[in-house]
Amino acid sequence: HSVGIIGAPFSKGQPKDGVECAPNKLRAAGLLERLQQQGCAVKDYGNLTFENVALDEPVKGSKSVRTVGSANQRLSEAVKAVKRDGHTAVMLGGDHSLAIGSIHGHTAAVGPVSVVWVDAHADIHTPLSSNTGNIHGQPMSYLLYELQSKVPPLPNFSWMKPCLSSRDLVYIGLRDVDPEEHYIMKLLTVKAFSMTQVDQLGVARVMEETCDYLSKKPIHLSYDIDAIDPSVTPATGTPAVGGLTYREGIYITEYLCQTGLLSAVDMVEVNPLRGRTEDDVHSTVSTAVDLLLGCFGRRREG
Ligand SMILES: N[C@](CCCC[B-](O)(O)O)(CCN1CCCCC1)C(=O)O
Ligand SMILES: [Mn+2]
Ligand SMILES: [Mn+2]
Repeated sequence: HSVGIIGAPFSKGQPKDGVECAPNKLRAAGLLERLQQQGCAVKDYGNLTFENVALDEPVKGSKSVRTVGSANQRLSEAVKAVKRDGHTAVMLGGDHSLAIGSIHGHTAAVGPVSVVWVDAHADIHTPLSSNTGNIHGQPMSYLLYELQSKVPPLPNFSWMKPCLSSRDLVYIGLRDVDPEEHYIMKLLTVKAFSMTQVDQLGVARVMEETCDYLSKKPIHLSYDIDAIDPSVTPATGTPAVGGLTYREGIYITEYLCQTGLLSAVDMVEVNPLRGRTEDDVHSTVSTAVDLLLGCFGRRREG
């Protein structure tokens, strides 16, 4: 595996400080060395710097729109460059609003992709349906062709166009979905394996059905650490009980790795400041590292 790492220390898709510290925390935990030890070629593209747009007043309820738009434009260019260099792109967030730039840039480089979105949340609010105005709860609406009419033109977002079909999206791990999001998902018949299906089918069957459902396009895995149960990964901004076990989380990455289709990975919403103890932070960061190692060939058997 050839891996290109992009640090995206960005927090303005949500209100809690700390998530911008995660890229350096993940590196300090030995992510790159561990990838190299398991045989990956690793290129670190460093951390992006983002423009802090002054007086970034809410637009149609969405907060920090200009700052989020500018950040994602830069991220899109960076991911496109990493893909053009021939690597699997790894984007270390930062909050989940960064998926806008990550998936946009991936598509710009390789054409249409499949998205596997592992998350407690659907992140599919439109700017007008969101109750919080936090754009980390909205990235999917900016990306989907089918929701284009529901997203008004926003400042610093004119650089992008929708680039994903709802038919090429699968959710895994959902358990905290707002009514407006559920309505949109039903309307678009989005394929979703909530925690109920994980319980009913088991994670192995969920992964078989996910890959049977998706075409053979390059896969973009967008992994929100809050998909994992907060008992394992508490240092995150919007924890929700009843999540994936460590083993289920790892199995998802091992399964996608062996498809040979994995083309880009996001690891987002790790927030070291949201851990109550050092152990909380360590457990969250080391789980995120292990999930990424699973994406790139680490096998628990040795
Ligand atoms: N859906 C929420 C949470 C978004 C989480 C973003 B992610 O997945 O990147 O972490 C709001 C959640 N909901 C609001 C009403 C009270 C219960 C929580 C939102 O803010 O839109
Ligand atoms: Mn998310
Ligand atoms: Mn989430």
